[in-house]
Amino acid sequence: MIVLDNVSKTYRTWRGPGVRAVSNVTLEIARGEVVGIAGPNGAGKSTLIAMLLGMLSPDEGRLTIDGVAPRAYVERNGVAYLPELMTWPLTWRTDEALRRMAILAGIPADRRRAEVDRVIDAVGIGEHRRKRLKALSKGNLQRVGLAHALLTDRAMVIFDEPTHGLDPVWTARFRDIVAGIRRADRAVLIASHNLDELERLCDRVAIVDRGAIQRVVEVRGGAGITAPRRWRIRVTQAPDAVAAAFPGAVINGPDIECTADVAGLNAGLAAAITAGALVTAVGPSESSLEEAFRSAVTAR
Ligand SMILES: Nc1ncnc2c1ncn2[C@@H]1O[C@H](COP(=O)(O)OP(=O)(O)OP(=O)(O)O)[C@@H](O)[C@H]1O
Repeated sequence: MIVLDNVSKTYRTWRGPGVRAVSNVTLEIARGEVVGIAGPNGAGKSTLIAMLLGMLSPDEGRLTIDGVAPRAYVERNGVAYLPELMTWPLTWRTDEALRRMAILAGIPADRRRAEVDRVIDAVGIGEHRRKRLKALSKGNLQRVGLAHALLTDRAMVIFDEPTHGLDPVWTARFRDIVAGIRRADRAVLIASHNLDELERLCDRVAIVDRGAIQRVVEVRGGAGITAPRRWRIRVTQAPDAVAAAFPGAVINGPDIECTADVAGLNAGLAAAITAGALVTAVGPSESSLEEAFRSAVTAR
C-alpha cells in the first residue's frame, strides 16, 4: 500500500548545504501490517511522516500510497493521524472539538453524536468531555488525539509518539486499542522512542538514523528463535551449576548472564536444574529490538 522507493528530503537553508533529513529510504508497508519507526532525536522520523501525509514532497525518489502521491491519496481517502503535539485551539471543549473533527471527516450528522460518544468512551475521557482542552492533563490531551484518530474508518493510520504522556494503565490499554485497529485492509505506522512498545505492537520496526533506514527488524511470530541471544537467569541455589551449563556465562549477583539459542537455553536449564540449581526467573537480558537498535544506531 505504502511504497517508498529511494526517497530523500533535504531542508534547504539560506546558507550552507542544508540538512539531508531523509536519505535514500526504501520501504514497503502492506495492508494488514503494523510497522514501527524507531530512531534517535533528529533521525528523520517526523520528516518521513510529513511526507506520508503529503505535507512535504520528497526531492528525490518516489513515494506512493495505493499508487498515487500522498497528497492525492490523503485528499481522496483521508488518514487517521495522531500527531506528536496537539495543535487544536485549546479553548475548544473536548466533545465539541471531536464533533468538529467528525464534521471535517465527513461523518453524517445523524451519526456524529454516536461516533463522538464511541471514541470518548474508547479512550476513557467521559468525565472530561465538557472541559476545555487547556484544562486537560498532558495524558488526557493525548487521549483526545487518540480519540480523533479512532473517529474515522481510514485505511492508513499514523501514530507519532502515541503513548507520550500516557500513564502505565493507559499505555497498556493503548496496546489493546492498536490490536483492535489492526485490520487486513489497513496499514498502521507507529513512530516511537519506546522500543518495548514497538516490540509489542508491531510486525516490523524500521530503525532510522541520520535519515537512513539502518535495519528493519521482524519482531513478531517468534522471529529469531534459532538465533543465539543474551539471557538473564536468576537462581536462589547453586548458581555455579547454571554457569557450568552455559559456556562463557557470567555470574552477576543473583543473576547469571549467558548466550544461547532457545534450544540451548532449555538444554542448559535442564542440566543446571538436575545439578541442583533452583531457578526463579528466566528472560532476555535485553529485547531483540533493543539489541538491534543499539547496534544500528551510531552513538553521538
Ligand atoms: N524545517 C526544518 N528546517 C531545517 N531542518 C529541519 C527542519 N525540520 C527538521 N529538520 C532537521 O532534519 C533532521 C530530521 O528531523 P526530524 O524532525 O525529521 O527528526 P525526528 O526523528 O522526528 O526527531 P525527534 O525524535 O527529535 O522528533 C534533523 O537534523 C532536524 O534538525
